[in-house]
Amino acid sequence: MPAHAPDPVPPVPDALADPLARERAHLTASRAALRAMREDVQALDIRDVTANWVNAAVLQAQIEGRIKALADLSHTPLFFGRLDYLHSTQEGRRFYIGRRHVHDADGDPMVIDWRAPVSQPFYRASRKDPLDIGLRRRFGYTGGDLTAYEDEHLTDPADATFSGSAGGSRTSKLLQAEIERPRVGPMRDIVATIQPEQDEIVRSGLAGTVCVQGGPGTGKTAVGLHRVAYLLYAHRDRLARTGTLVIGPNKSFLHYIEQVLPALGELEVKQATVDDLVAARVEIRGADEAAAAVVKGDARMAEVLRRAVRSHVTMPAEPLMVVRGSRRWRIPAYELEEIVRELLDRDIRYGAARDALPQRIAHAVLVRMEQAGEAPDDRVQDAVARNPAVKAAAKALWPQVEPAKLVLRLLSDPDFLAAHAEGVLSPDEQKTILWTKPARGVRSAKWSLADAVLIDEANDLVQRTHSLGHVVLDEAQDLSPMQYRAVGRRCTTGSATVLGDLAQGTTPWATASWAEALSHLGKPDAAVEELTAGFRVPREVIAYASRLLPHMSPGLAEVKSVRESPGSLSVREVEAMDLDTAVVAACAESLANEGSIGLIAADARIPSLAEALTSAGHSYLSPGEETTAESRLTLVPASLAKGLEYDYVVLDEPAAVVDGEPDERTGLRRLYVALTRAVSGLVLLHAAPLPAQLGG
Ligand SMILES: Nc1ncnc2c1ncn2[C@@H]1O[C@H](COP(=O)(O)OP(=O)(O)OP(=O)(O)O)[C@@H](O)[C@H]1O
Repeated sequence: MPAHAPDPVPPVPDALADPLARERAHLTASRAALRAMREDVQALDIRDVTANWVNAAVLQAQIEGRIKALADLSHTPLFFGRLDYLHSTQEGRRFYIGRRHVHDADGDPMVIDWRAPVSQPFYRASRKDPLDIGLRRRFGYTGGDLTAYEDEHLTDPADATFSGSAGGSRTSKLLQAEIERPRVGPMRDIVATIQPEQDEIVRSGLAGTVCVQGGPGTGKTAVGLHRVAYLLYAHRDRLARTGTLVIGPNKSFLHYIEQVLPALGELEVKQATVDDLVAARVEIRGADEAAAAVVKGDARMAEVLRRAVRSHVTMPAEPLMVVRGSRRWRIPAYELEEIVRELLDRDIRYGAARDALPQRIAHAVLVRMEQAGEAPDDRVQDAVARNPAVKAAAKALWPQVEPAKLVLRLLSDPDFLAAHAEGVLSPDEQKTILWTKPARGVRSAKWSLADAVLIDEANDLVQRTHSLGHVVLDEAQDLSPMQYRAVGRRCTTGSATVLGDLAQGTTPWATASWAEALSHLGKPDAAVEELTAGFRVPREVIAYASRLLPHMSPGLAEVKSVRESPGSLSVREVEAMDLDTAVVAACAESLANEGSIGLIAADARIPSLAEALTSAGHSYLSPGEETTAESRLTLVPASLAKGLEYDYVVLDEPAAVVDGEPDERTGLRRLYVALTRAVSGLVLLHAAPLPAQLGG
C-alpha cells in the first residue's frame, strides 16, 4: 500500500477492510521497504568508485553508519501516527509519521520523518486551527505490535474527542499510557506525543537562543534533546561542520539521557558536564568552601582576569633600533607606545594582538624606509617582523601569558590580586579567595572546579575558544555566572537551548533570573518560554510538593499535571528505630509493581540504607547505572536526584533531606526535587516531624 493513498482511497481486499488490519498491513509493508533500503546499501560495491584507500575507508564508514541507521528496531514502532490532509499536497495526501523516512521501490514515501514540514501538523493541528488536516490518527503498540489507534476528526463538529493538547481538558489515552509505560533502561524519546507548546520550542529556528523555564517533569530535557534532533535534520550540513553539544549536570544524568538522540537516529551529538569542558587544562584535586566558590563564580571575576592578563603589557621606555644591511632604523619609544596602545584598544584577544605586534613594528620600520626613498615590499616587512631585535622588543612589550599560571598567581599573591581586583572585589572578598597555603606550581596546586572555570576564562582572554553550532544546556539554574560565560564562549557564533527551573536551583550561586543568566551567557536577546503542563508527576503528588514553592521560590507557578492518579501519594510516620526496616519494606512493596524504583534519601542516610537493603537481600543500583528487568531498584542520594525519574519513588526522612543542606531554602529546594521524581507513585516515610512547610 502506498504511503499516500490517492483520493478516493483504493478498494482493499476484504481481509483488510478492518481499519486496524489495514494499518498493520502498512506497517508490514513499511518494514519490508526499510529492509529493502538496508539491503540496497549493503549491496553497494565501492571498489570501482574509489580511487584510493583513504576515500574507500571514508565511504565504507559512511555506508556502515547508514546501514546502522536503517536497522529496524523491533521494539521501536516504525510509525506512530497518520495524517490525512483535506487537500492533496505536492507530496500526497496521507502520511504515516515515524522516526525516520522510509520509501518503497519507486521512491514513494511509506513513512515520513517526524521532523519533515508535512509532519508538523501532527503536533500542532487543533480544532481551532486544523492546518488542513481532516484526520489525525495516533497508533498504540504493545511490544512491537500495532494494537490500537485513536482518531481525531479535526474539522468534524460531531467528533468530540480530546483536544490533543496537554492543556486540554482530556488527555489522550495513548499519551497517558505512553507516560505511564514502565521504565526500564535509559530515558526514552517522546516523538510520538510531543505537545503543541513543546513542538514550538523543538522547531524554533537555529539562529535564535531559546530559554525554557519549566517546573519538574514538564519535559524540558525531552524538548531540548528533540530540538537538537530537529536542528540536525533542518540544518544538517551546517551543524555537521560546526558541531553540537548537550551539557548536563553530572555523569549519571548524561548516562540517563544518552540513548535518546541515538534512538532518533542522531549519533554525532557530544555530551559533557560543564566541569568536563573546563577541567581539561588542569587536574582537579581541590574543593572550595561555598563562600570562596561564590566569589570565584561571580561575573566580576571576569574583569579581574581581564585586568590581570592585560597587566602583562608594558610600555616601552627606550627606542628600538633595527639594523638591516648597512642601515639602522630607529623607532622612538613614543611611536612604539602608540602601536601598543592601539592594539590594547582593539577588541582582539591578547594572543592575537601579541602575534600582530611584530608586523605592526615592522610596518613602522617600512614607513621609515619609504621616507628614506626605498621601495620595500611585503617580503621586506615579513623579514623585518622576523628580525631578532623586533622579536625581542615584541616579546618584552607583550609577553606570553600562561592562563593557569596567571590564576595561580592571583590566588596566591595578595598584592597581585589586590592590584587587579581594586574597586571590583572588596578586601574581604579578596581574602576569601586567596589560598591559605599558596601553591608552588601549576602541577602541584589543588585546583578546584571554580578555579578551572577561571583558567578557562583566562585562556579565552588569550586565545578565542572554538564555538559550536548549537549547545543545549540542561539544569542551567545551578550554574554560576562564570560557568554561564564558559558555556557561552562555546556558542558565540552559534545558538543555545537553555533549560531549567529556578525552583530547583540548589547551588549557593543558583540563578535568580533568566534575564541575568542569559546576559552572562552572552545571549541577552534570547526568548524565554515557559512550560507549565506536567507530564511526569501525577496531580496529587505535584500538589503536595508545590506546598514548598511559596517558601523557596515565591512567584513561580505550580505545575499543572496532565495526569490524575488517585492513590499515588502515601505519607507514613514510623518510629525512628523502625525507619530503615519500614523503608526497605516500602521498596519491596514498590517492587511488586512493574518498572523502576528509586529510593531517595539524604546523602548522609545512604550508607545506613545501603546496609539495610543488603541485609534484606535487595540488590540495588547507583544513579546512572542502567535499570534492567532484573535490577530495578536504585539507591539515590538526594544530591544526585535532579533530572532523574522513577516509576515509583520511596522517599526517606524528608527532614534529613532539608537538614543536609547549608541553608533552609536550599534544603527545601532539594526536597522539592526529591518529591518530584515519581511517575506513578510516591511513598514518603518519616520518623522526624515533616518540615513545617509541607504541613497544612
Ligand atoms: N509530550 C510528552 N509525551 C510523553 N511523555 C512526555 C512528554 N513530555 C515529557 N514527557 C515525559 O515526562 C517526563 C519528564 O520529562 P523531562 O525529564 O524532560 O522533564 P524536565 O522538565 O526536564 O524535568 P526536571 O525539571 O525534573 O528535570 C519524561 O519521562 C518524559 O519522557
